[in-house]
Amino acid sequence: MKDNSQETTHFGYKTVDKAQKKSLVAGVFDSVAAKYDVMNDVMSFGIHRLWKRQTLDASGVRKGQRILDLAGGTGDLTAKFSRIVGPQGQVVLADINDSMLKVGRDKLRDMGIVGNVEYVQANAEELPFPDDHFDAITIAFGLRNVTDKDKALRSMLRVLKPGGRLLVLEFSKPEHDVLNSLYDFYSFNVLPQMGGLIANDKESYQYLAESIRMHPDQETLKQMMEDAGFEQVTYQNMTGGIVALHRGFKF
Ligand SMILES: C[S@@+](CC[C@H](N)C(=O)[O-])C[C@H]1O[C@@H](n2cnc3c(N)ncnc32)[C@H](O)[C@@H]1O
Repeated sequence: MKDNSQETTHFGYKTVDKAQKKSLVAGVFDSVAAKYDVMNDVMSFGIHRLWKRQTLDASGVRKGQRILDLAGGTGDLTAKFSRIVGPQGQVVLADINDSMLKVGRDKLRDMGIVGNVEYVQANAEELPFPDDHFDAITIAFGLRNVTDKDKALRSMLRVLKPGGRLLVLEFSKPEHDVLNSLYDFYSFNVLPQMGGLIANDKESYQYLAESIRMHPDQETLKQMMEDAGFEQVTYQNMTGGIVALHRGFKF
């Protein structure tokens, strides 16, 4: 029998051709872009702001540095980094999706964030930046959607300066069974309904729940980062492991 596993991947719980996933993910984010920020606040009860704050604290970013906010979407982290790096620094908000980038660009301009932010449409798997270019890279709730995660991690390593760090903020595996069951109920029963009511898009939020379950757990992602060449990889669980922040260095 022919082994098709090299050509297929997951889109939520569905098995699809690798070539198809990119456009399926694009469809999700084209559809949710306009309501993305409000959905984030509602779905997470505002807690995503704390997760992002912790990411910022772990980034060690300083004035004058060059930062890549990869899969940066509507730019929450970019906005914060822009203020920290100041006029001598630079933040690149890169995302594969034009609709998300547009919402991010408009939001940040309305906030008066201009001058040190650049917007780049790019696939995490093939970053269009020179080697050894960024002091830090963040990818928040983005890696899950990437087709070839190993390739993306290697691409991030390449564009990171020696001494630089990568922070991966992503949904992960809750540490306790009770939390896991509650979270399952919420994800598969409440979340898609909310998506239907607020964003008029139940399916995209069903994908969100499924894609979270299919994403590698804490230890697997740590190993993937090490295999890609990152060193001193550690992670910290947040909200009982619903989310984990992985950090790795390039030396
Ligand atoms: C859930 S949003 C996260 C946005 C933002 N980082 C945040 O935390 O609010 C995921 C983002 O990943 C982007 N994305 C998906 N696949 C990507 C890829 N291969 N390369 C770059 N960005 C990608 C999507 O377009 C979307 O904007």
